[in-house]
Amino acid sequence: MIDFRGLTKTFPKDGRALTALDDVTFSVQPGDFVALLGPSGSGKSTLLEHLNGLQIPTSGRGMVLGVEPALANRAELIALRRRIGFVFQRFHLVGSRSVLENVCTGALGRLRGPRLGLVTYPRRVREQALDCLERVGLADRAFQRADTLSGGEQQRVAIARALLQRPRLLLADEPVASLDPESAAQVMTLLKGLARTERLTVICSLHQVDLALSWAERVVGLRSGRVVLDERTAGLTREEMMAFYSDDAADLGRPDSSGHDSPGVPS
Ligand SMILES: Nc1ncnc2c1ncn2[C@@H]1O[C@H](COP(=O)(O)OP(=O)(O)OP(=O)(O)O)[C@@H](O)[C@H]1O
Repeated sequence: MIDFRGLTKTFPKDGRALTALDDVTFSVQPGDFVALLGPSGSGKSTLLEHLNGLQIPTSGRGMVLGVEPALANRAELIALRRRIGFVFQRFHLVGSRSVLENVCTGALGRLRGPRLGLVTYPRRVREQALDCLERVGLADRAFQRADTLSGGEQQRVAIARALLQRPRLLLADEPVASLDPESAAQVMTLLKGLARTERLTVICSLHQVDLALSWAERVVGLRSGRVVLDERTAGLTREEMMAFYSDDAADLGRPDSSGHDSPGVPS
């Protein structure tokens, strides 16, 4: 499903190279539910962006769903992105549009031309969108304005929109960071349930150790762009996870002898 070998990404910064990902090697099997943990700036978003070809590595190789994004042509990249759902911290819904229309936008990748208004979507797409809303428990809100829903509900709408793509891989970039604990638990429960029932592979970046331990099957920990932890959650204690965030853990991984700036400021 995913196989990254020695992936490194640098960004130019003040005339030097800032290493956002440093020799990252990891693979993910179909159906895995992986939590990506790490301090602010440790490279979580950059790693997720490499998974759908939004970023291309500076060196190393990465295969995603049988495609190497760095070598893919435009058509192959578009086809790859259609098979990958992406959920963001800030939902990215159009607040003035109905919940159902927001979900319908998940089909734009396979429709020709722009759409504005629910009736401009084919009936089949509207029915599929309603079905996706049912799967996230919000079918009764279909015709409400999206901005009248709570944050947790809006995130569930965003997940329904991603489901309409019929993805094989769902990437979630801090999907519960702006939610209260109860809504966060609901969203994580939903993601976990979908991973099981839809046989979806989920990679979810998180800041909360407890959420990762409760919902993920595996934790990949990043620090300064390096993978310093990769374990099944069943074999991990909360203390071990917290130690990953503590100052003592700052020395984990290889020392940076590259002369590059290292990001990764504990938040
Ligand atoms: N497009 C870019 N151009 C330049 N630098 C970037 C770019 N994207 C990320 N970076 C830098 O790469 C490093 C890793 O950033 P990234 O957003 O991946 O971290 P993160 O772990 O997701 O952080 P957070 O938890 O705060 O979202 C940071 O130092 C960031 O400033």
